Amino acid sequence: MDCDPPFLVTYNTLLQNSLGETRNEKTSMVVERSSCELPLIDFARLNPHCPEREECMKEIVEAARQWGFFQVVNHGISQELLESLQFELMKVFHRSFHAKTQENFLNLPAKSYRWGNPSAINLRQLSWSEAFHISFPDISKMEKHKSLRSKIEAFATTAAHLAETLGEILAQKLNIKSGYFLENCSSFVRLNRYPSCPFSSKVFGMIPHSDSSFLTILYQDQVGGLQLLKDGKWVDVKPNPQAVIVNIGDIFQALSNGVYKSIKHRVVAADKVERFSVAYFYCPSDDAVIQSNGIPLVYRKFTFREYKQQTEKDVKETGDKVGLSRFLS
Ligand SMILES: O=C(O)CCC(=O)C(=O)O
Ligand SMILES: [Fe+2]
Repeated sequence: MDCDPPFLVTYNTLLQNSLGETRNEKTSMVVERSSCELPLIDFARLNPHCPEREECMKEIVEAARQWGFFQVVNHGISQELLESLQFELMKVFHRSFHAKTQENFLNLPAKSYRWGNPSAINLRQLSWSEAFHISFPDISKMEKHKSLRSKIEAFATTAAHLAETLGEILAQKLNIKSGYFLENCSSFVRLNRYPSCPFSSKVFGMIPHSDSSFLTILYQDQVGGLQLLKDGKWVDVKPNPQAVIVNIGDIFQALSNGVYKSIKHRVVAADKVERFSVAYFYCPSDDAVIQSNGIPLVYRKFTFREYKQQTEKDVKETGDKVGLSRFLS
């Protein structure tokens, strides 16, 4: 399709090399497909009049400690909005690759559109996907694309509210002062498309990673492919059309002195169908100071700017972001 990024051409050498290796059965990726039931949190129980409110808050904290991943229903993002957002995503991603790479496409900064992994030195580092990264303030710049803009805006606004509520509940248990996130946050949305991939047994849709956020709110379509690392095994996160997925990011792991878990996850590529997802990253602002008050202290104090600079450097030099282990105290 002329909307697809030029994966085949750009990664021709990597792909050719690996075809040779497949015959020796060295590099074929064995994808385990066991699935797990993530904790399911019903946000309706957080209503101030609900007798189960305290219990629900406990479940959120336990899910963040033990899983780092959970699903939320009654999250306030309507089914209708999720469906129309998916429709808008299809329309925009199905524009030609050439159009998507143009300066000012959607009136967004040029670096908003990204695909693959320019520094991949082997297939394991290559993500067979494309994405738009849109900062919260940039959403309003898309004024000529009313329909797409209004759907992204509605999703991001409700996801922000959800993230703030979850942030406050999780922070309370750590004695982080109320309002910490409001003072220190800067967020963005990522629209993801995973084109069908003829090398799905060798290439990831998105390579294994943890998110650098406080927390992330994700909506995936019904195709499936998201997996998380649970007790050393990759397990499928089965799509649930009613739910959004919440995962703890690296920065909340650091703030919580390792109590809440930022779990590695990845997307397995599909060979026949395309897949879409939308993520809202609840992130610190660049100057936010990340410091836990836990004893003994697991991570040293750092700013989010330092964290981003270090991970960008590591990705460039090694293909892997390394992450929090660089910030041990
Ligand atoms: O598409 C998905 O299911 C996961 C996306 C993701 O992990 C990310 O955008 O960081
Ligand atoms: Fe992620």
